[in-house]
Parts: sequence; structure tokens; C-alpha cells
Amino acid sequence: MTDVADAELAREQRYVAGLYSRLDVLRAELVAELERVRRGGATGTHQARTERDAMARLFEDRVRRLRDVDERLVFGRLQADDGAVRYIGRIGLRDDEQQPLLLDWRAPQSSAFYQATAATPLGVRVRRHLTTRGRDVTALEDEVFDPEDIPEDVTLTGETALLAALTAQRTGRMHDIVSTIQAEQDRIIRSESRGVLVVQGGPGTGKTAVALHRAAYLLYAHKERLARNGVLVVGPSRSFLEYIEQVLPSLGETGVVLRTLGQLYPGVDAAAVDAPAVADVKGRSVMAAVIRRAVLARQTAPERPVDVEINGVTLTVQPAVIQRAIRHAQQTRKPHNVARVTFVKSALGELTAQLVEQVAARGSTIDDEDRRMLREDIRTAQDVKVLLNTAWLPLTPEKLLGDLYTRPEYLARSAPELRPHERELLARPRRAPFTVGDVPLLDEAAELLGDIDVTGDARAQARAAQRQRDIENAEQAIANMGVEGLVSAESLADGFAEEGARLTTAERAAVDRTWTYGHIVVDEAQELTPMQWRLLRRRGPLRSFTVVGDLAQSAAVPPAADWRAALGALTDEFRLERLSVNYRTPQAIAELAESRALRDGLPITPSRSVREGEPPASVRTRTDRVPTAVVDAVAADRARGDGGALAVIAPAGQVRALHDALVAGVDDRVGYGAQGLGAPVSVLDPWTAKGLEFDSVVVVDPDRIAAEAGPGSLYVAFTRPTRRLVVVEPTA
Ligand SMILES: Nc1ncnc2c1ncn2[C@@H]1O[C@H](COP(=O)(O)OP(=O)(O)OP(=O)(O)O)[C@@H](O)[C@H]1O
Repeated sequence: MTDVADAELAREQRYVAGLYSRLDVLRAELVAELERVRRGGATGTHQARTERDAMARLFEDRVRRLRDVDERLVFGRLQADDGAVRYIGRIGLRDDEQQPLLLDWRAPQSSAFYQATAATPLGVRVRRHLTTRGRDVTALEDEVFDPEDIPEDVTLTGETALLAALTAQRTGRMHDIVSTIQAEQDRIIRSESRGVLVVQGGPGTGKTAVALHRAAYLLYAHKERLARNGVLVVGPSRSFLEYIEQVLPSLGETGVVLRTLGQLYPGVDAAAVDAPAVADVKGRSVMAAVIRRAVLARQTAPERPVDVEINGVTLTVQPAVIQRAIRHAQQTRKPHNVARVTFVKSALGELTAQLVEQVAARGSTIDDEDRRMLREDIRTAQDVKVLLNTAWLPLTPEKLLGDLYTRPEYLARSAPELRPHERELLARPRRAPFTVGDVPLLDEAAELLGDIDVTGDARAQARAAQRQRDIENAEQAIANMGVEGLVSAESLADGFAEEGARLTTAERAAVDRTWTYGHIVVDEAQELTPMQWRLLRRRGPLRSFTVVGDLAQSAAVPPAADWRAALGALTDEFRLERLSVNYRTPQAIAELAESRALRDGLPITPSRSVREGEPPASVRTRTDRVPTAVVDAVAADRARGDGGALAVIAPAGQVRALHDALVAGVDDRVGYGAQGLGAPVSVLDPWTAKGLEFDSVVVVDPDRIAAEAGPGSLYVAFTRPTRRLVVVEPTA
């Protein structure tokens, strides 16, 4: 290194050391504030103690957050044409006089760090990437924007830092990319929050990374609104959520709800996926009409008059009586369980009148008190209960769906649009667990059925009123404790509930089916069915969505023709952005994947790989020798000794056998399926591999994967490696 470079490094080291000491001071101040709040906690009224406890927890959170940003606190520096200098980092920092020391990467002025190019320097003269380890600056990389010297075809910024990030070994967990976000990604991250934004891009183009950074950006830019309602991130599987779960906390964001498609209906955590033909039927939008009819079918009058016994008197109830009560209840347009109250009231009214008439006909005189008692006799008579329940039974979504799947004649009546063989696909034993495809159907049913406990509505209203009071108290407490601007009333109010019932906004959202989010991010969005989109539409009535995916990676055969068709059940108005650079897959592997995908007729979005790498290897062997060939390929990869994670991606039916062969034949820990991720070697089906990446991948029997799981799934399998790909193909 030259003396000049040494001197620069030393200068940056001094500045960075100053930033860290500022961080230490802020942390110490927060700890002192925390102590102060805690000291005050033992005295005062119950409410005052609750407020102080809640405040203490908020400060603890703050201290933790400041600890979380320690790694790579600062990574960029911009020198403007006029000589002004700004440093960019994970959070914003100011000195005692409120002068900025470090800009949050999400602040508007930080945008130039990601956007400036030689052709449009945006007032930037020099952009510097700082690489740090712990609190030490280890390298600097400068780009000087000289109007006299515009290089052609520079699309990547901070190339050295980027390549260092890309060649780092995979850890089984996704990391944030704040220091190396590229211009096309930055534009999407900062795009306005309103409306539906669709991001289409080939494998490895950073769609997931961009979606998560956008969530962090929106939480920063629209703090108030989003802290109140929360942000929902939906991914395809638990393994995928585990893979991404650390990214947002590392960006200082914890107010986000991560959910799989099987977890969007509170109380059900479905992991089982239906066979493709079954999933296809359950996903069609016609199922909304089927569920509606299934509910209506549970509001039926008897076909013939029914005799009911009330305290020794027999009353003959005409179907028309029940029919009128049903019509009356249906006219309220309330959900089934809520409207049932009207139905019962109306039916009891008519039956009472009939009984009064019958008794009076026998010569008795009846006053108001008698009438009230007769009504009570009717209400409690067993025969009447049976009659009313047969006509209009309170129902849970689980019961309704269970009945539809186990009673063919009920399904046939509710689903005339489905062909007989399609209806047969839905049959299942009563006790079978619900699948991912059932979740939107349960939610649809819940929407039409309403709360079975009709006091639920009143309780929800009481909860909302209590929440409003808590927020007002929190505002007061913040003013009393002199910590305005340090904490928000909403987050303080979150902590007011009694121990055990205390929930963050994110947790409250996750257990409440009627919660509506401020923003919804959907990853691998090409996989969603119309019924799943309907569910999400209910969770996000503001229609503020970030939808990322790749139609060519769809498991559906054939994939949707375009995003308009794919999103029909959500909206027909959206903005479409594309990503064009592949950060994961080396050039030669991407070419193999794309040429096979084109042969299979997939609508791929071509992208440019930034990685160079080894060409993929192919092994052809007899069918019975496939397990041995896989063991050999894995052993050869491990023998290279460069560590990293390896995945064997195989047709679903072969995963178990290959796992057992590898356990016997390879000297390393071998994981099975989703729960085995994180082991040095794991064996997966293509669905589980969706969205993930590994240093090396062995793809087994590609033709069978394409035939069984669809060509889109094979495209997924081929594009998972960051370094090496081996394809094992049976010859006969
Ligand atoms: N600007 C960047 N700087 C550093 N790494 C990046 C950048 N953009 C993306 N990456 C990395 O590239 C890899 C692929 O990103 P990501 O998983 O977000 O792609 P994707 O488009 O969602 O892929 P797929 O469709 O195949 O699931 C990840 O390791 C991610 O961290």
C-alpha cells in the first residue's frame, strides 16, 4: 500500500472510531435512562408502575438495537463536488450539537450513494466503500466521477465490495446487502409505498433481498402508519422464512410479521402441501362461490311441517315459518353466526304467537307475563332447539370445510361448477390435518360465518376502546417522563397489557384474523393461487403491496402468462419493475439453466451473471447406480475442502433414499428436508429449495423433476448454486 493510501486508511479509521465512540455514548445514555426509569418503578400507583415497566422494556429494546448495528456500522462515504462529505451507515448518528455524523442508508440524501454513476453523478465527486472488520477499517474502494472520463457499460457500483460480498461462503442464512445495494435495486426499494408494485426478475437477481430492504425502508419512511399496522412478509415455506429471518432484525426492524402461506389463518399452521391437481382445484376463485353456497346450504327450512313438544303441548311448525325467519336473518347481510341471532329471535317470535293463539283457543286468557313465560318455554324446549339448529346451526370454518370434504352430496350441491372427478380430488378423511391449500378456504369461510361467539364482536369493540385509552395514557406518560421523541405512544401502549397478554404490534397482528396490515410483501408470488390472493386482499385493504417473483420459476404447469393473469384476484392495477443482474449463479450454470428452461417453453427473464465460475458437470449412469453416483459427487465436492453448504435436490420420492445413502457414504453431517437445512450437506425436494441458495448443488434426475414437479421447479433446482453444479442423470 502506498503512503497516501495508508494515510487515507488511518484518517478513515479515526473517523470511524469517532462514530463508534458516539454509539457507545448513546448506548451509555440509554442505559442510564433505563436505570432512571427502573429506579422510579417500585413506587406510585398501579398505572404508574405499568407505564414505567413498559417504558423500561422499550429502552431495553433500544439498547439491544444499538448493539445490533455494531457490525458494519458505517460502509460508505460521499464527497460532493463542493467538497462536503457525508458518511452512510446502518443508522443515523448526530453529535451533541445535532450535527449529522452518519446518515441512515434509508435517508433521502443517502440515495446518491446507490444511484450515482459517472454519467449521472448526482453532485457526487467521489464515492467510497469502506470495508470494516469489527471496529477496524480494513479496505477502501474509491470511484471518482470525472465528467471528462465516462467509462462505458458500468452498471455495477462498488464492484470490489460487491464481489467480496458475493464470494463469501454461504452460511445457510441470508444477510443484508445495505452496503452493496445496486442502483436498479435501490430504485425499487425506495419506490413509493402506495399501490401494488410487482418485481419480476430471474433467479438470483436479488428479489428477496430487495423486498426485505424495501420493508425496512418503508418502516423508516412511514414510521407512524406502519408501526401501528405492521408489515406482513409472506414466503413459500418455513425453511425459506428461517433463511431470511435475520435480515430485518439486522436492519434494526422487528415490527414485521413473517408468515408462510400455511400460517395466514390464526390457529392453523399448515405445512402439508396437496398434490398439484388438488391444490389447483382448491386455489381456483370459483371456490369462493362454493364456500358461499356451502354456508347458504346450512340455512334451510324443513321440507314438511314439524311437530314440536312444549310442556305437553304439541305445536305444528309450518316450513313457511322457518323460511320467513331465515329470510329475515339473511336480509341483515350479517355473517352466518351473527345473523343466527336474528333468525332465532324471529322464529321464536312466530312460534310464541302460534302457541299463544293455540292456548287462547282453549279458552285461557293470556297476559304479558304469560306470554313471556311461554316464549321462555319455547326457547328452552329440546324439540325447538333441534328444529332451529337443523335449520341454522352455528358453524366454525373448520367444521364447514370438514363437512364439505367428507360429505360428497353436500359438496356436489355446493360446487356444481366442479366436475365429478374434481370433486373427488377434494375428498379426505375427517381427521386429516388441513393443508396449505385449505388455509384460504378456511379464511373465506370465517369471513362468511363470523364469530361463533356472538359476544366476540362486542369484545373486539371493547378491546379497541381500551387500546385508544392506553394510547392516550401513553402520550401522557411520555410527556410526564420527559422522553418525547424517544418512544412512540403506540409502542409504549403495547407494553401496558398484563404480563402474559403483553404483545407487540406484530404479535397482535399475527393472532387476529381481521387485522389489516399497512404493507404486505409477498415473495415467490408466482406460486399464489387466486384464493390466496383473496385472503391477502382482506389483510391489506389499502392495497399497498410489494410482490416479487419469477413467473418462469412457477411450480404451476403451465405458469401464468403474465402478472396481470397471475394477480387477477388481487388487482388489475400495478407497477411492474424488472431486475436484470444475477448475483448468485455463475455464468455457465445460468446458461445451462436458461437453455433447458427455454426448451421447456418457460417465459424466462434473461439476466446477466456477475459471477464467473466452473462449468456445470454432468454424470450419466444406470438408474440403479444413481445413489452411488450422488454419493461420489458429494464426496468429491467435500474433498475439495473449501467448506460451504451443499444441497442435493432430487425428485420428492427419492429424497429419503438418497439421504440414507449419503449418511452411510459421506463423512459429514447430512440433513433431511427442510428440518435438515443448516447441515453441511442436505437433501431436498425442489419445493423446499425454493428461494434458497448453496455453494454447491447436485441435481438428481432432472427429467423426472420436470415431469413430476414441473419445468419451473427444475429451473429453480438448477439455479440454487453460487459456485458448483453437478447434474446426475439416469440413462435407463
Ligand atoms: N446488491 C447486492 N449486493 C450483495 N449481494 C446481493 C445483492 N443483490 C443480491 N445479492 C445476493 O444475491 C443472492 C440472490 O439474492 P435473492 O435470493 O434475493 O435473489 P432472488 O431474485 O430472490 O432469487 P430466486 O428467484 O432465485 O429465489 C443473495 O445471496 C443475495 O444476498
